[in-house]
Amino acid sequence: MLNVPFKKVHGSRNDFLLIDHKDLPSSFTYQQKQQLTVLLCDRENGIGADGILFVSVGGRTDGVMQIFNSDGSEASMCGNGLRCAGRYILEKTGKDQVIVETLKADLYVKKYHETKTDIPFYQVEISPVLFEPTSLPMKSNLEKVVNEKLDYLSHELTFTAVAVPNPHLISIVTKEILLSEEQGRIAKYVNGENPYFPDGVNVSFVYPIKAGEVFVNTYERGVGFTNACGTAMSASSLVTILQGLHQFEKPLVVYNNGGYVQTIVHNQNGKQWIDLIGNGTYSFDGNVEVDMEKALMTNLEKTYHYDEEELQYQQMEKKAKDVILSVFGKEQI
Ligand SMILES: N[C@@H](CCC[C@H](N)C(=O)O)C(=O)O
Repeated sequence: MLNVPFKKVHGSRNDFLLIDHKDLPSSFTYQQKQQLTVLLCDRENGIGADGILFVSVGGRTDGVMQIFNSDGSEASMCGNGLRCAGRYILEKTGKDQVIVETLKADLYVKKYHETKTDIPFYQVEISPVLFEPTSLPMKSNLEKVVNEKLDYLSHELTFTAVAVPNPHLISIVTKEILLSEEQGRIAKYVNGENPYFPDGVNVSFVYPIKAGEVFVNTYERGVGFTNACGTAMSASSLVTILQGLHQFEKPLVVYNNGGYVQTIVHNQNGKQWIDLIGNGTYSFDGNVEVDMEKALMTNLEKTYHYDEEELQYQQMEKKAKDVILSVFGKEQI
């Protein structure tokens, strides 16, 4: 039996189990991490989560974050997860700012002093930003796919493909599209067997609410529709600017089904990157016993230390739901 201590965490209700590498046997393999993720993330028979963040404190930088989607696939980055993993590393090291190693980039995380709420907010770096279709990967004859029609997906919508560095396909849409089944149809096609996106792709639909505010709905590769996706909201902010609906270096509020975040897209010396600012909330501490051979979990224990934090988050979430209700006539898309 493997004893696994974990924390349940979320960023905009994109929820994860955070497991410290030090609590796993040193012989724990990559394949075992995949199996553990599928078993524990199952919302019916497991604990339930969008993925697992395997975190280490220390090493070449201040810490390491490895992200597995709920289907067991590894992703190169996770923006909402990095705020939670970054918080954990900040607290363990006692530093004000840390550098976290992710699969393809070392990224900074720092505590953000949000004046309107006591909820712990974190600012994380989303970078690099890559437009070459090969970086997603995506099959295309174009040098960049920016606001292009892709007839194999839709005769009506235009799309931008960008890796940050995990892959995103983004479309700015009308309210009608955002309330329709079109999103699922397109997202499922590019995440199934298809000739264009061999590794699948995160797909986002962006609705500009008013100057300085957008709503983003994302179907995540390896998961399905989630409440929010941090890298998707960051990439969508950049796309919003590229379509002339916002400006570089200016805060943008991004609403999602689990709350809201703020982004600032930078464009300096030919390089673009995004600051993603939002909650990194701890929900509870847990412990579970796992039989890896039989793929069984037992003796799940949960300890709730963070009730105050959760209550404050619910208030923030309520504000987002009120906005979504006023725009779309329902609290959730
Ligand atoms: N939810 C994450 C992204 C997680 C990885 C993604 N599903 C992928 O496979 O690229 C975020 O907040 O960025």
